[in-house]
Order: sequence, then structure tokens, then C-alpha cells
Amino acid sequence: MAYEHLRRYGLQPSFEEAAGQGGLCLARITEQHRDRYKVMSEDGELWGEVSGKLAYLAGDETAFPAVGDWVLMDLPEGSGSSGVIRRVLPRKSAFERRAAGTAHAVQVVAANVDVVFLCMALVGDFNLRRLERYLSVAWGSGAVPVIVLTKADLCDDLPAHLEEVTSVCAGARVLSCSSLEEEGFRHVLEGIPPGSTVAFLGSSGVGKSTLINRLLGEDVLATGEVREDDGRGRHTTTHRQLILLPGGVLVIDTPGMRELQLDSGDLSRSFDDIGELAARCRFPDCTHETEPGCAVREAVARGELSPRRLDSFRKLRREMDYAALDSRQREREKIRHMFGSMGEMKQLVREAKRKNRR
Ligand SMILES: Nc1nc2c(ncn2[C@@H]2O[C@H](COP(=O)(O)OP(=O)(O)OP(=O)(O)O)[C@@H](O)[C@H]2O)c(=O)[nH]1
Ligand SMILES: [Zn+2]
Repeated sequence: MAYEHLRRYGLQPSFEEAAGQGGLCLARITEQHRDRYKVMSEDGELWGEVSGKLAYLAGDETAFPAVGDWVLMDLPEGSGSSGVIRRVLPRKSAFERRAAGTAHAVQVVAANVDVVFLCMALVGDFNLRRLERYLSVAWGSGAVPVIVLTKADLCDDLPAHLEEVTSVCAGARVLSCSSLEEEGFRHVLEGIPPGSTVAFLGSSGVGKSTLINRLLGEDVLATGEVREDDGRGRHTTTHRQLILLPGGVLVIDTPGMRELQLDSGDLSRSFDDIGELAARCRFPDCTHETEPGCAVREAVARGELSPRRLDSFRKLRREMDYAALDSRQREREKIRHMFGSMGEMKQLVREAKRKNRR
């Protein structure tokens, strides 16, 4: 079977189709170094550098490959284990952040993630407002969020915490785990088919590394740390950035993903309750601040929507509007703006009503 090996690395038919028959080598980015990338091809690991043309035509940083990307490479005869990356295939999902020290440049820190685990510790770190922000980022990325409440062993009122989280989760799955207990963490990957790519998002210290290590198992971890000879002198591979777990699920764990700023996102999914209400506001562009006929504020007055949730929504929207001022990302409308998605939502509601009438 063609691409048997790459299928283990997450190759899906859509990428295979996009790759076409051009005679270029299909590969997935597994590590990003300064100007070079480690890639997995059907025939094993290679090094790649982007072609001059790709770099020249790149409008911005997001056009460059990121860990998780599927790329097409040229492997010139006699070039050994390195090649030239000519194309980045369209992404199914992407996590972006503003590059350090710049106001404008947006970088992709992980691409083609299927499921993102939003990690929050049940003690100390527990904060529903932050979770709402993570959910916005997740829905904006194109990956499906799953909420993982960590350090369950330290929590003495799990049901109450679960209930609170469920009230803001907007349909995302919620689970709890403990990396310290023998059977406390394996269920995190339940229902996620082999070949899926996952990533972990959450504050420092919530236990992401510990969980990944437990899922990885000691044996595999040890081999991940062996010294390798890449032809440019020996170096230590601290850890892979795209990791194949024993059960066949792939994990993307890049430094960028860990430093992800919460300045992008899709509020319409994480606040779908407010979206539904907003569809009934008198003005289509209602900001739910002072406008008459605001269905959102009416719901708060009736006690059906928590004022804290509306507050949180407003705060997040302001932050995102602010981020939009200096982010090209928003200019390109990659992330749908709230009003746009409200419009869409209203249209959907209208269509649904029309259908029901028939
Ligand atoms: N009690 C308890 N402690 C845990 C659990 N998981 C992790 N820890 C501890 O929490 C601390 C932080 O864990 P890490 O895995 O390094 O956290 P992280 O989210 O990867 O943090 P960064 O690497 O900074 O992003 C460590 O001391 C772990 O031993 C858990 O399930 N229960
Ligand atoms: Zn309103």
C-alpha cells in the first residue's frame, strides 16, 4: 500500500489528494530548527530547507512550514538525507501566535492538529474565564477542543468542578485525569483514532509534560533522547516536536505552542449561548452594551445568562478587537469576526425557520 508509513504519521486522503502526482516527495514536518526542518517521509527521516521561491513568495511567516505541516519536497540526486521544501499543503487547522518582539508577524506554532486538549488543573490553576479563552482559541484554530482537568488526585470536589466546567464548555467534551495514578490518565486518548494528531494547551505547571510522558511510556521516552548524527556534528535531540505515541496517536509539542498567546480565537463557538441570544437583538450589530432591544441584556435581567459570562465575553471581544489593530491575521479575516459570524448565525436561524415553516 502506498504511503503505509506516512499514514502512521497522520496522512489523510485529503493531503494525499492535495499532493497530487507531481513527482515531489510528500513529507510531514516533525521538528523545526532555526532554518531547517526535520521531516518524515515515506522512506524515513530527512532534513529540509525551504526553497528560495517559497521564501520569496511568502507573504508572511504563516506561509512557512510549521510542525505538523504536510509539505512537498525535492530530493536532488546525491543529496543524501536532505531536500528542498517547495510547497506547504493547505492546513486543516493552525495555531498561530504573534512572533516574539514583533507587533505584526504571526507565526504558525502547530499545524494540522485534529484534537486540542485544553488543560486546566483542578487546583490552583482552575479558572473558568481562562477556559473560555482557550475554547475561543481552539474553535478559531480548526481543531476540536477537549477539556482536560488535570491533577484530579488533588481535588476533593470533582463533581462540583465538572459541573462548573460543563456550564461554559459549549459542547466540548470534558474529562478529568491524574498522571500520578496508574489508571488515571489513559482514558484521555479514548475515542481518538490512531493517526490523529493532538496537542496540549494550558498554563505552565498544569501537568502537560507529565501527561505526555505518561502516555508515551518510559521506554519510548528514553529512545527519544539518544544522540544523533545529522551530518553537521553531533547534537542532542532534546525531544521530538511531533511524537508518535505507542497507541498510534501523534502529539505536537512545540515550544511555540507552550507560549501561545491568547490573542486569536472564535468567540461564536465558545459563546454560542450569547450568539443565539444575539440573533434576537433588535440591531444586527448590537454590541450588547447600551442598545435598546438587546436580547442578551434582557436574558441577564431575567437571570437566564450569568452577568459574569457576558462580562467575560465583552472583555474577550475587546481584547480581540485590540489584537486586530496590529495583527495581519485579522486583516486577512482568517478568524471570523464576531459580527460576521453573528450575521452568519442569523442567516442560519432564518433558514432553519423557513425550513420549519414548509
Ligand atoms: N498531584 C499531581 N501532580 C501532578 C500531576 N501531573 C503533574 N503534576 C506535577 O505538576 C508539576 C508540573 O507538571 P508539568 O508536567 O511540568 O507541567 P507542564 O504543564 O508541562 O508545565 P510547562 O512545561 O511549564 O508547560 C510537576 O511537579 C508534576 O509532578 C497530577 O496528575 N497530579
Ligand atoms: Zn444585544
